[in-house]
Amino acid sequence: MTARIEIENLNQFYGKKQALKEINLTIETGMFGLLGRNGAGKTTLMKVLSTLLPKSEGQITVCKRKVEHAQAVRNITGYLPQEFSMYPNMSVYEAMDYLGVLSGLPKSQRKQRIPELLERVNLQDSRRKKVKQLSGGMKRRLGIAQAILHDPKVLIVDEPTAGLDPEERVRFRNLLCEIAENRIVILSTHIVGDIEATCEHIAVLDRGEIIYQGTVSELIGQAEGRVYQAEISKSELEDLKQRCIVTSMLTLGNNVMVRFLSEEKPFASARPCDAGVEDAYMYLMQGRGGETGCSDSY
Ligand SMILES: Nc1ncnc2c1ncn2[C@@H]1O[C@H](COP(=O)(O)OP(=O)(O)OP(=O)(O)O)[C@@H](O)[C@H]1O
Repeated sequence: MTARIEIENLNQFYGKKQALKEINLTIETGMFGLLGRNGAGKTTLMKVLSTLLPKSEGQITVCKRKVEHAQAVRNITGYLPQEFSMYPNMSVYEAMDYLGVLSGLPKSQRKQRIPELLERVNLQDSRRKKVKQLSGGMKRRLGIAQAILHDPKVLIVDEPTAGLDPEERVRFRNLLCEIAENRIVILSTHIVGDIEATCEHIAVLDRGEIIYQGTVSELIGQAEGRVYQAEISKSELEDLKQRCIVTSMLTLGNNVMVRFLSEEKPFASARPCDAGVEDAYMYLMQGRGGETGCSDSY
């Protein structure tokens, strides 16, 4: 059966500050990416969906359960928060077992499920290690194992790859994709590359509003025909930055290889190139103010 989250007209306030504005979103089985810069409202949305924050206005159902029925939603939802830490002095197995006790899993189920999960997140050989001895990536994987201990239909992960090295990052993303085969996995991130590698469906949040929802390929389609590449001098670069959005650059001696967005070919040596998700994200964000960032290599 397909899992489904439906969000209608969600408005969320912290006192007078409105953190989410008229959010309408449907999320189905598989990986769903929630992209947005810092302060966009991602964590707020994740917390409302996982019932850690009561919603201010609107309707939300998680697999047909209303979020007002917090316990019913928690029974089918796993959450890995941005700042995840757990029992540093316990061993990996003890920590999982303790969490299992807290979530009411009977001993026989814990004995069966915990080794299976540790194997799944590739921590079976570290089950006797203390949690504080694990690397950042191992801790995140343990975080996933605890979040899916009760076999939830929905897994919500907030900024999971921050601070991971490239290898751990890829391993972690692959793990999320496997988990998403038969449930909803919502991946909230400001890292465009995390979304590109894993999610077909995404939403982009900015200042509390959804400014895009659809597939990654449709988003890329919006920037198609507007991406160019050229080798230019450093002084020409300053001029180009005034006129166009530079999405990446690579220094080549005195020159710079730049990739940038332009509605039309700006000069003869500029070569058109295929749009990528980072170009498309920058195209979407242009004119919205604030710092969207730019990668420094291809
Ligand atoms: N407890 C709070 N009280 C008041 N304002 C808050 C609170 N928590 C968040 N905000 C504000 O709500 C907005 C959305 O914050 P949120 O943490 O949801 O964004 P985010 O996209 O998750 O960003 P980040 O990646 O930096 O966590 C921001 O303007 C933030 O300052």
